[in-house]
Amino acid sequence: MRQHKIALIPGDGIGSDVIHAGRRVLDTLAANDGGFGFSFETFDWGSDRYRRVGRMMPEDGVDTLRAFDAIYFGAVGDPQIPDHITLWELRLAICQGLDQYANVRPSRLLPNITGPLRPELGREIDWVIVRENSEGEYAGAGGRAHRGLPIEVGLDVSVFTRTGVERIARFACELAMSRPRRKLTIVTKSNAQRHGMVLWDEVCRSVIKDFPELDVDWMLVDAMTMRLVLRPGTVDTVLATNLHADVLSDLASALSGSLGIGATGNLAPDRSTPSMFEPIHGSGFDLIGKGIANPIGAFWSAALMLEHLGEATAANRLMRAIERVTELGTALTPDLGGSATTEDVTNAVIGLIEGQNEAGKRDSRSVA
Ligand SMILES: NC(=O)c1ccc[n+]([C@@H]2O[C@H](COP(=O)([O-])OP(=O)(O)OC[C@H]3O[C@@H](n4cnc5c(N)ncnc54)[C@H](O)[C@@H]3O)[C@@H](O)[C@H]2O)c1
Ligand SMILES: O=C(O)C[C@@H](O)C(=O)O
Ligand SMILES: [K+]
Ligand SMILES: [Mn+2]
Repeated sequence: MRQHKIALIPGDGIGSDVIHAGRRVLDTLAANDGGFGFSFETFDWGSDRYRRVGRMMPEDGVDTLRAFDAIYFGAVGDPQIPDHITLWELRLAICQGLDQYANVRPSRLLPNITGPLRPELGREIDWVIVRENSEGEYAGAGGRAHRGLPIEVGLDVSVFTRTGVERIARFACELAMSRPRRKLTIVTKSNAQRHGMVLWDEVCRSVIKDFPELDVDWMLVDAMTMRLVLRPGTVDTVLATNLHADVLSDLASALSGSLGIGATGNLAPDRSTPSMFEPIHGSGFDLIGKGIANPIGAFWSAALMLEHLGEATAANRLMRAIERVTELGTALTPDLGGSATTEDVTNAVIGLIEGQNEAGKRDSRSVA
């Protein structure tokens, strides 16, 4: 039997709710399949640990994770601790420490979900946003000086390297080529940012030459928000910087119905280190303790993880169960207009997986 060693990092707030739900779903998939199993190890890393011992994770945390096949992550963020501490000491420490440079964020309108767009436009959403996940605006270069004085200064320097841009551009081109439309939109802001973003353009332009079959177009990031809203059907795969893609992917998720649906893989494409899978949302301050967080983003992320682990059949069974739940509409959380709890949705997905027939088991479309 194939064994997958998974590090579970539920983290803070609703991250913890949805990862516990996701684990139940993963256990169900493994039990029903019979061909593979999981060994989970749960880490209590996050804001409660920070309050106890002053660190979000142990000093050797990143090295501990190297022994796993994948990481299933909830969220970070706590109302009492500055957001930059929680983010940099956990999520970014892991993504950057394990060089998970390719962040992949798919969006589709799930069956029967009415997003904010007119129905004929909403139905056209079928995107994958590729987010550069190691440098750019998140390089961490910068500093503060002259604190408290009138001459105080704060700097965050965006860092674009030839190697960093080249590898994410190549990744995005290959991903776009694997999708039926073979279409890539490269997002930039080189009109205003005349150094790093111009290098970004130049390197992307040279990489796309290796993909003559790819249909490539370019957008400035501000106009890209307009295009996602007004002409969603003209977009397929999107390549954008760390910050631009962060913003665009929340928009994409909201346009597909809710921030609770968005899924992501933080991928280390050469597989020398484990990749990490998480819903795109944060710790949901307003939902903490209510038990009504939408777990679909975490489930979809689990499907991306299964696909990455080579369990494409199980990944598809999970996606079909998610789609059936939204189609039936009887177990939707409040963000999708329903009154179900996280647990209700989880039970519904588990029930559908248990009831799936052989045809459902054999389906092998990509889950992105
Ligand atoms: N990758 C991560 O761990 C991650 C991602 C985003 C934000 N954060 C952190 O989370 C904290 C809160 O940030 P925020 O409020 O900007 O973003 P958020 O994603 O936590 O919440 C934004 C809004 O979306 C709603 N929402 C999010 N997930 C939902 C779900 N599963 N079901 C239903 N509704 C959902 C929330 O209720 C809230 O109204 C901050 O500390 C931030 O730094 C972490
Ligand atoms: O920008 C980040 O990395 C935090 C969060 O907004 C995310 O999308 O993971
Ligand atoms: K998250
Ligand atoms: Mn984000």
